[in-house]
Amino acid sequence: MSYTQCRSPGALVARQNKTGGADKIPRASNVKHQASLFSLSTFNPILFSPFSYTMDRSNKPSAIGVGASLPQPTLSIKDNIIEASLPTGQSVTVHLYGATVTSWKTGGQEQLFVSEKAHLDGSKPIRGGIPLVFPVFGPPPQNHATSTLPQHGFARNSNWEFLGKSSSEAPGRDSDQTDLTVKLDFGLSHSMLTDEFRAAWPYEFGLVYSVTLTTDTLETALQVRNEGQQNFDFQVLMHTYLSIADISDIRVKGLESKTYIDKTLQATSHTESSPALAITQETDRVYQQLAPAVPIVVASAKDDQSLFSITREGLTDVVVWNPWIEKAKGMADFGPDEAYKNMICVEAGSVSGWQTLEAGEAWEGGQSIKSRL
Ligand SMILES: O=P(O)(O)OC[C@H]1O[C@@H](O)[C@H](O)[C@@H](O)[C@@H]1O
Repeated sequence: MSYTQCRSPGALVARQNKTGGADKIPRASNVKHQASLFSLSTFNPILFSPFSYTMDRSNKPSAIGVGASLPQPTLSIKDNIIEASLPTGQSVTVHLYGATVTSWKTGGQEQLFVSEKAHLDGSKPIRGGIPLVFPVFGPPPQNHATSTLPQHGFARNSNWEFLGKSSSEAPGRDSDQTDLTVKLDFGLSHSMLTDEFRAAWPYEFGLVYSVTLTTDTLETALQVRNEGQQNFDFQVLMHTYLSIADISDIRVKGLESKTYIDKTLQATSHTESSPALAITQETDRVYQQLAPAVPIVVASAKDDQSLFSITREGLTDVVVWNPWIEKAKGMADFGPDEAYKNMICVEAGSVSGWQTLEAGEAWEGGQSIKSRL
């Protein structure tokens, strides 16, 4: 294991340390922690302890560490954009604005769709990649604690801080090889919000968002902590724009017999009849009560080969969204117009009801996307 502390942990982490490990995870997300998949940085005593500074690799005796001679992941930080690459070539890019993952490359190919007209200057949420939806999904309901927030909340349009990177060596698929992974952690807390957002949602919270790149997966996991005295409700969604060659050539599998709310049909409830959903028109559906470990698969219509396979932890809803022709034209930051053919959003979340966190409680959930390449 190697750890690099890139900046001093801020108030967010200091407060988390105060409440320590005694927090309970609420029932709604009572997931077992799988250290290899969704181990969050706040649960990592090394990364956030004062001792992390003494573990800087440059001070490490060269004789220590079995992986010392292996090529290590690389990290670059420039203009509030963090990019990490594995020695095997895979890379991930995250903008601190929204902690939005804006690129994931495997096999030399981009796996995420980002609109050519996306605003990358922090003036609007980024149209593409993986914007993070929190604490409300869609237009906020009236007479609710979120009602004066913008659509999809504030996480995707706030400036996050980079908490640091950690990397680990795991046994590879071939017994004589070692796979490296790199995990990037980002934090957002109440005090970091704009005055406007702080007034609209006055709760003391701490978010830690972890983006983990492995040789064949991208994993994103969010931990939400209530660091104040008042309960709060939230929804969360990882609004993943997957890049595809042609919308007519894909099918979405794993949804059959599931109930969904169709937002294009006045939010009416339906049951999915198709084992392999073709997208042939504007599609905006919230599939509910999905078993997180059962993958949602985006497969090729030609040969049924899996292009993407998405499993989740603690996230039982999945939104399937494609704006199609007219909606795409109507979005100023979507382009070119025809690009709706090159994307499908498969969004893992918890959006059907609300997660409630009492003082001192924490919740976590995440997704793991496996790409064909
Ligand atoms: O334009 P926004 O705010 O990024 O939202 C895009 C889409 O996000 C999806 O998650 C919603 O289900 C859609 O209703 C919405 O249109």
